Amino acid sequence: MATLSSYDDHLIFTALAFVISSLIFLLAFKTKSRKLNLPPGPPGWPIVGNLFQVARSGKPFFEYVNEVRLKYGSIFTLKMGTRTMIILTDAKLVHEAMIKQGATYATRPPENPTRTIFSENKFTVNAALYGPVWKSLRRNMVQNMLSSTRLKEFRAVRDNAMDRLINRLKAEAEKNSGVVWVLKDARFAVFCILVAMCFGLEMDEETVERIDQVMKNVLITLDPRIDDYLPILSPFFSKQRKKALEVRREQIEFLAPIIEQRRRAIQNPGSDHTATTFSYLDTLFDLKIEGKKSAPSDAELVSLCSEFLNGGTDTTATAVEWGMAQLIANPHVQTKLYEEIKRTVGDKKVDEKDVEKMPYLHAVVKELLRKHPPTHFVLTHAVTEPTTLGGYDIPVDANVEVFTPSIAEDPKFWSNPEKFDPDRFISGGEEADITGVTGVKMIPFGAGRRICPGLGMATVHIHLMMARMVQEFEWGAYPPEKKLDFSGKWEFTVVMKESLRATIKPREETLQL
Ligand code: HEM
Repeated sequence: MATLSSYDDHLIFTALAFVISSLIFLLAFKTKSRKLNLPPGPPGWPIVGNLFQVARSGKPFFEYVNEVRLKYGSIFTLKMGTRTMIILTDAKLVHEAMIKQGATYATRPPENPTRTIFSENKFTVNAALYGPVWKSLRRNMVQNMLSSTRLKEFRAVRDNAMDRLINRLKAEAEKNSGVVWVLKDARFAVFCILVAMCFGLEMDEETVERIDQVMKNVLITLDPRIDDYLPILSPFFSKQRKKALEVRREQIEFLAPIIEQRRRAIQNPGSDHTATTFSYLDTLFDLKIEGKKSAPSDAELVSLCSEFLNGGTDTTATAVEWGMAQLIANPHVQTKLYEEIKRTVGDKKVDEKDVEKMPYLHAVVKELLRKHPPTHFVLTHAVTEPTTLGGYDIPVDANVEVFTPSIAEDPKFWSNPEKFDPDRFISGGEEADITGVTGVKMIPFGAGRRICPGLGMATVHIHLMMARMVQEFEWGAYPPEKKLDFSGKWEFTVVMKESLRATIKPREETLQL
């Protein structure tokens, strides 16, 4: 969910809608709410529900929710125009819903028209309804790309991207008196890995950057609009709809030739010297989907590839940004991590086998995912049939949202929850199953049937990036005396409000690359 403050511009339309249809709505609303026992929530206005309150708070949606939670507790309702959002903020209820009643909560709500365009009518893992299409797509992604065996095959791709990351940081620091932008560099490194895994073609940095630009345009177009909540206003947004179709056309026109290049390369082995041995696309060309006669179309392939690239880029880079910020704010943690790296690998550069032998690194990454879950909400869920939770009705047309920070900072589970303290997982004796199966305490990747299938790959990327970055450089604040601000803002994920700039000093000139 993005910030809604930009919707202020559109309040005029909302007012118009209010006048036109309040009578109809009031009748419909009264009949409906008499039947349902929805969780309580802040009283809203006819038609627009709580939209005005959210917009006028001037706060990002995640901050607004955090405030409402203090008054309404572990489960509450926000009426966002025609949508009913039921928000869960408490571990027990989330476990009950996502794990115990997992199959019931495993589907997705109807999408807005823009999202439907980009998901090619819900033909992606994240958007598909719980059913045969989702099962086929998810099974394919997990078994053929994200299993631990498959992941190992892409080790060289990761090594290459890590070397590029270090070189980019060095070059940037040389140009800018030792100062670097963490998010941008981490983002590019992970994007290079995903592009290579997705298309199986070696590409120069310029092409990768162009793909990135296309993806960013898509993400911007997907930002929620007021007519997503009040479809009655959609006639006022025909320009935006046209723009969305244009961006979709550009996305297909740009990616279809790359897809075609890979198709030709595997049909004529040896014909393309840029082709690598295996890619996500190879698993999709002839994919059999239950209930579907033909293999995925080009447009569907574009949607599936875009999902693969988008799912793991901003999320992972965001985690690295927060992680590096915490290492800067807590120099003793950085020193301890550096000592573990040196003890484990000596003078050679860290690789992912070494990473497996570093408990402190694992604790640092787990702690950063607890303190700074990159998304704050899991993707929106919906129930497959009407059910109840915490004594309230959960209807099939409700958007079920899980707010994760309140769980990961719940003093019932964590000692000094606001403190960044990786040692809690070592000497502190605290534990957490991040899949939530044995109990929900921190779920940065969601929980249950729709849990992020990229969990394993994402943690490998975060471990590796942070280990290499700390091994090569000593990290400090910029300007040096600056106290870092740990507040966040929404930008596809929850990133640092003030994007992290850091000073880096090479540790030792003698590292054997
Ligand atoms: C730190 C990195 C990442 C974080 C924090 C993250 C977080 C999440 C979250 C919270 C969800 C929603 C789960 C739910 O609906 O209950 C999700 C779903 C998903 N993620 Fe990730 N993710 C990350 C990396 C990745 C990577 C690397 C990939 C794959 C390339 C990926 C692919 C997906 C897909 C396909 C889904 C939809 C799953 C479904 O609906 O069945 N993610 N992720």
